[in-house]
Amino acid sequence: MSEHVRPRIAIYGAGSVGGYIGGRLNEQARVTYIGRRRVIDAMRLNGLTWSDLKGHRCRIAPKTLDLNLDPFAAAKAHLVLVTVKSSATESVARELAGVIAPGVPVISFQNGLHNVEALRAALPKHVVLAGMVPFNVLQRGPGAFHQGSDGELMVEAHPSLAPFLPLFEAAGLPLQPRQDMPAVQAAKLLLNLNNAVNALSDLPLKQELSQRCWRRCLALAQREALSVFATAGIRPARLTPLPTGWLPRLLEMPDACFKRIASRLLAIDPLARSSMWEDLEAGRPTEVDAINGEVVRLAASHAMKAPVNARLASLMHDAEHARRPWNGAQLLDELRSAQ
Ligand SMILES: NC(=O)C1=CN([C@@H]2O[C@H](COP(=O)(O)OP(=O)(O)OC[C@H]3O[C@@H](n4cnc5c(N)ncnc54)[C@H](OP(=O)(O)O)[C@@H]3O)[C@@H](O)[C@H]2O)C=CC1
Ligand SMILES: CC(C)(CO)C(=O)C(=O)O
Repeated sequence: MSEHVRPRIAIYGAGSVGGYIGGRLNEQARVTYIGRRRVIDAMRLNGLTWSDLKGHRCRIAPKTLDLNLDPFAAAKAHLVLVTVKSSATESVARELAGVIAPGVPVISFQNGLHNVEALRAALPKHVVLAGMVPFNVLQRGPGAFHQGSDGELMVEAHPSLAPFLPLFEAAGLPLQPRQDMPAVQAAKLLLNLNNAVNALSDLPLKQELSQRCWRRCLALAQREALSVFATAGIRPARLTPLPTGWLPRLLEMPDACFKRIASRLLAIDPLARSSMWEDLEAGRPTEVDAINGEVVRLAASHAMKAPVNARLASLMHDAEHARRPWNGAQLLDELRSAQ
């Protein structure tokens, strides 16, 4: 890759995260989007608009976007970002295997603990790196992607990323190299246990997290996961101002205390919702098996049980077929009775 040519970055799975990151990188790189017809057609018609909590907003005209349905569009990429939901990772890995040039680094910007493993198995000649997206992105309209909370992208440190880190920085989306990605991913999984609670609440994240009943549901799921992690020897990284192990206690506090102490956690766009809510809303299967289901599997592999996370997973599967309204007190009773 010559120094003077903008590198080509392929976004594999143009959706909320891929659309947003791609849009932000537009000035620094030649971005290729590979996605489903409904998303690609929407961008062909409307272009891509990204916006964030700080009030930045940018629209990229359709004619300047490299929009594709075909995996072969990734062939010329110098860097590939995988931004599909976990259930699509294996098929994406197979699609990429026949396409991308040897040595091209691949970053998985996905939630869950095993996407990198699946990509590495199909791409043994590539550097596949774990990434982490700490902030929320919601698709607000066709081709419009909004960052609704704060945080810095993280990635497994690797020399092959050297040419790309300044581009992310210049795009206002710094990519923080980390030596402890398994711990970062475990900490992110704890936060993602809220995805199902948020989806079942059918409320924006800020509203849901402002109400103690919902936070207590999340605290139950996190306590259970923390005890499974402890048995499994997994020590989650600290991603929040407070130590990770204190999160359940913080969540259980009365609303007024929580709002005072955790104001940063509530610095969320009033319309932001979890990615699992977005899936339910669109009638797509959710990622719950890779999130709460992961806690259940890890527990089973250590002869433990994780009934709260198992219950959340099964409620989400029910909701994929038919949504029912929950209030916080009902869900809390339901989860407590599962224990
Ligand atoms: N949204 C958020 O706020 C955040 C999401 N994440 C994580 O990031 C990852 C991506 O999430 P998100 O952006 O919300 O997901 P989206 O569903 O919005 O985007 C993924 C897109 O990829 C498409 N896709 C799936 N398989 C293929 C394929 N083989 N070829 C081309 N396109 C494909 C999907 O289509 P289809 O639906 O038809 O399969 C979908 O349109 C997830 O792991 C999520 O947990 C992390 C942090 C925040
Ligand atoms: C950022 C967060 C925790 C909440 O939006 C998320 O990862 C998701 O929605 O999947």
